This record gives sequence, structure tokens and C-alpha cells, in this order.
Amino acid sequence: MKIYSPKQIYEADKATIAKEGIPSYNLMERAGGYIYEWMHKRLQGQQVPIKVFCGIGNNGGDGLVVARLLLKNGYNVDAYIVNCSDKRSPDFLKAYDELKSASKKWPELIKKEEDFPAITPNDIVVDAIFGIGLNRCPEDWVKKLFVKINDSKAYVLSIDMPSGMYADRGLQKDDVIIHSAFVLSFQSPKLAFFLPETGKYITMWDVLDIGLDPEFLANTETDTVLIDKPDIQRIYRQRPQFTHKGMYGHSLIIGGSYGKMGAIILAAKAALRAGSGLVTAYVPQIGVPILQTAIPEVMVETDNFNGKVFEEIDFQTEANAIAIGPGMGTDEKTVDAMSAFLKAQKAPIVIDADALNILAKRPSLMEQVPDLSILTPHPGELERLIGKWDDDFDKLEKTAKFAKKHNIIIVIKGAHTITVYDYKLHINTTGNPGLSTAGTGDVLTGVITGLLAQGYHPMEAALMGVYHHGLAADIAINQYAVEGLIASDVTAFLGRAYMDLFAKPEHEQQQ
Ligand SMILES: NC(=O)C1=CN([C@@H]2O[C@H](COP(=O)(O)OP(=O)(O)OC[C@H]3O[C@@H](n4cnc5c(N)ncnc54)[C@H](O)[C@@H]3O)[C@@H](O)[C@H]2O)[C@@H](O)CC1
Ligand SMILES: Nc1ncnc2c1ncn2[C@@H]1O[C@H](COP(=O)(O)OP(=O)(O)O)[C@@H](O)[C@H]1O
Ligand SMILES: [K+]
Repeated sequence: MKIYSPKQIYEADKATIAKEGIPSYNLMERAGGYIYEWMHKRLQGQQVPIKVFCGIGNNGGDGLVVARLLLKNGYNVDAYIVNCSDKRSPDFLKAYDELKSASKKWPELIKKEEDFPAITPNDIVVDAIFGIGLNRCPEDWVKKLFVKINDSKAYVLSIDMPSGMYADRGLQKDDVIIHSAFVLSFQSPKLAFFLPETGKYITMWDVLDIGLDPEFLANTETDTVLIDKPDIQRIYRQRPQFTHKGMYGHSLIIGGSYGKMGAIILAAKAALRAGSGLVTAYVPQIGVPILQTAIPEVMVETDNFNGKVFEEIDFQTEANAIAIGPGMGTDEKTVDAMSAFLKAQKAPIVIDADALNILAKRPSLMEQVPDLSILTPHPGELERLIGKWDDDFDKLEKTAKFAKKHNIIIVIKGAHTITVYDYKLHINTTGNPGLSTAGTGDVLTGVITGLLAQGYHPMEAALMGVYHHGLAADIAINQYAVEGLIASDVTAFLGRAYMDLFAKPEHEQQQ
């Protein structure tokens, strides 16, 4: 699914108005009408007190349309104008007049703290104060209203965006954002919904198709996309019948050190479960018996030194895909070994964990990283690589620049893992907080490497690997719950994730 920027949404509005030959106000009526229908379907006429807080722009106008429709259909509704500016938009004014003629009184005006109405936990608050047009910090009394709404414990339905959240910048000091139980977002969700600083203010969201010009939308390329099942189905390649293990690639996973051999076990096993035909682990000598005991399917190579960490990375395996980093440590001897290893690499590799920390320690090594290599940092590792950022939007910009400079793919891990390549952001939709547990990152490295070994393009391997890893965890929590899930369970459920990719929905299975 494409995620349009605010600029593209304003352009889509214009294109729709021009093509359909309608006044812009019709779009507001349409949007408000859909929101009313969404609410009516759930409320079925219940007399819950509904308080609609409207700003003075088009988001506020949408709120006024909703308030009018609720009123006309017998709901218990009060509308308030949060009078944060005198510059009211023309369509807001039209919606304002329409509400006045339907209710015979003007909505209540809020200009200062003393004007705030009481809000109780039994109320429904419709938040239509600011949408994508928020472009400066609201005045203090407006922020106090946000706080009052948040403290009220009322159910909050936000129109288009939670008020106070910006569509084009992240959270900054002194920002206050309305906490939404549900956001109904027009045409596409907004990037801020998926970023850690701002996404936490939203419990659920859905998209309302308000009928913007389909041709304009189809022909508009976006910098940000949400990756969901159909995208992965298009990437997946079915296995033909007459095959042998040599056709599914040989993965080589380099890593492990004294006390951290588990990381390499997790990654190697995940590469196998992702479908890699052969897997070899390259570990310091101390790891050989551990690996050989833990996974019989995996071959093991080691260096010529009898140490607890690598002093050399020199292997015989002819690998189709190589990953380096899990559990490897950042000992100076290992840094030198990695430096020599990188110089010899021509094809894309997967770089994770301590290998990322080594790149941060010796930035000149970045020059040796092959094009299209996949780096999989969590936010801590990312910061060590690219430096500090001001907010989440700044983080994405800095990451995109770094990825472009080195022609690499960066997978920023987190609640919505974002894969960055060539200034484009791919937001993952699977996964759950059960993944916040030791070793799940090692499993991800194994999955991506296993896919790369099978011949998937590095971008395909990154997107499918991240999706699949999250999907396996989503299936596994039905058995283990988020608290009980451990990294090995994710690997164990990778097969189920493959099955789920093409499973028919339950109601079709029963027919
Ligand atoms: N295609 C769409 O998505 C449609 C969107 N509509 C609505 O239009 C909204 C965008 O409307 P607008 O561009 O009017 O913007 P908003 O209604 O989001 O609000 C901002 C308005 O207040 C002003 N403003 C910004 N920051 C302020 C601050 N801190 N204090 C005081 N005033 C401030 C802005 O100049 C702007 O006029 C969308 O979010 C959506 O709700 C619909 O009306 C119709 C179609
Ligand atoms: N709350 C969450 N929701 C979804 N995915 C998560 C969440 N927390 C962590 N993850 C995922 O779990 C993995 C954790 O990786 P990482 O931090 O490297 O762990 P480790 O170093 O222990 O292997 C990443 O793929 C990340 O995206
Ligand atoms: K809003």
C-alpha cells in the first residue's frame, strides 16, 4: 500500500475536484459522511454523549459534517470550535453554516481554558482539531485541551490524524499529541503512525477510501510503502518438483564467540528453516562441538587459532550468501579479521550485530562493504553507525542518505521494521511485542541469508525475510503468548508462515 505525503494528498484533492468538476466542499461532505457511517454502524443509535472538537481548517470542517449528520440522526452530540486562529478555511465556513442551519444554534466556541467543557470517561470524543495541515506548535491553551482530552479517559476517535501529530516531522520537545483509540485516516495511513515516537499515541487505525481520483493515485509514486501479504506473494517463488539441495543455495553464517555461540545457532537454524539448501557456520574453534551438537544439519568451519574469538576469517565453503556478525564480539583481532574478509567480498552480504559495531568502530571499512549488502541494525546499532538524530523523521532521512552513499540496504529493526534503499522506505506490517526477546534479531539474519542463498534479490530477501520473521511470530504467539515467545519459537514457526502466505481465508476453507 502506498503512503502518500501530505503534498501528494493535497494534489490528489485538486485532481479529483478538477476531474469530477465538483466543488471542494463535496469532498468534505463525502469524508464526513463516511466517518458518520463508520460510527453509526458501531453505535446503532446508542445515546452515548458524543463531543466533537473541531479546529478551524478542513479537519475541523470534517468534524462539523460528522456532528451535523450525528445530530440529524438523533445522536446525543455537542460540537465545539477550538478557535485556535481567525483564518478559517472556506470549506470549514460552509460546514459551519450547514451545521447552524441544521441545529438552529452555533457550535460552542472555545478560546481559552475556562471555556473547556467537562469530559467524562463515558463520552466519545471526536478529535477533528488538526489533520495533515498542522504546521506549527499549537498555543498553550490548545495543548491543555489535548491534555484534558487525554486525561478524561473518554474513547477518542481521531479524524485523519491524532491532533498534535505532524504529518512531516517527528516528536519534538513540548509537543502534545492526542491519544487516539482509533484513527480513521483518509486514503492512506500516515508515515508518523509507524514510527516509535509518534505511533505509540495510536491504538488502532483504519483507512477510509474517500474516492480520490484513482488514476492520479495509481500514477503517483510514493517514497514510502507499507509491505503487506500481496507484496510478499509476488516475491515468493514456488519450488519445482525435480530439484536437489544444491539448487537452494549454500548459506555461510560467520559469528559466535565464547559465551555467545547461541546467536550463531539461532541464525544458522533459521537459514535452514527459511529454505537454504545447505548451511555452514564459521565459528572460533571453541564453538565447533557446540554447533555440531546443537544442529546436525549444519556444517561447521573454524579458524586456525585456538581462541575464544576469531583471529582470521578464512573458509573453504563456496557460499551463495554470507552473513557476518551474530555473537561475534568486537575484539581487535576480530576487527582485523573482518577487515580482511570484507576486502575479499564482491557479492552482497548480510551484516548484523557485532559486525555493525565493528563498522561503527572503523568507519573506513564501509568502503569495503559490497553494493546491495543488507545491514540489519536495531536503533542502538544504527545510532553507532550514522550518529544521533533529532527525531524519527530525521533518523529516516539520515539512514536513507547513508544507504544511498554506500549503495546498501538498511533494515531498521523495531515494532514496524523499515527497510531503506535508494531513498525509499518499506514499512513492515507483521510482528508483535513477543519479538522483544533475546536472539530474535539473530533469527532474522538467518532468514534473510537463507532467502539470499536461494537466489532472491537482496531487496526481495530483506522485505520477505522481515515480513516472514514477523508473521512466524504472529502465528507463534497463539501458542506461546507474547510473554512466552522465545527466538527459537520464531524459527520453528517459519514453516507455518510459508503455509499462511497462500492459505485461503477461514470462511473459504470451510466451503
Ligand atoms: N483528501 C483528503 O484527505 C481530504 C482531507 N480533508 C481534511 O483536510 C485536512 C487538512 O486540512 P487543512 O489543510 O485545512 O489543515 P487542518 O485542518 O489539518 O488544520 C490546520 C489548519 O490550521 C492552521 N494551523 C496549523 N497549525 C496551527 C496551529 N498550531 N495553530 C493554529 N492554526 C494552525 C493551518 O494553517 C490550517 O489551516 C485533512 O487532515 C482532512 O481532515 C477533507 O476535508 C477532504 C479531503
Ligand atoms: N514490539 C515489537 N514488535 C514487532 N517486532 C519487534 C518488536 N520488538 C522487537 N521486534 C523485532 O525483534 C527483532 C529484535 O532484534 P534485535 O534487537 O537485534 O535482537 P537480538 O539482538 O536479541 O537478536 C527485530 O527483528 C525487531 O524488529
Ligand atoms: K484530527
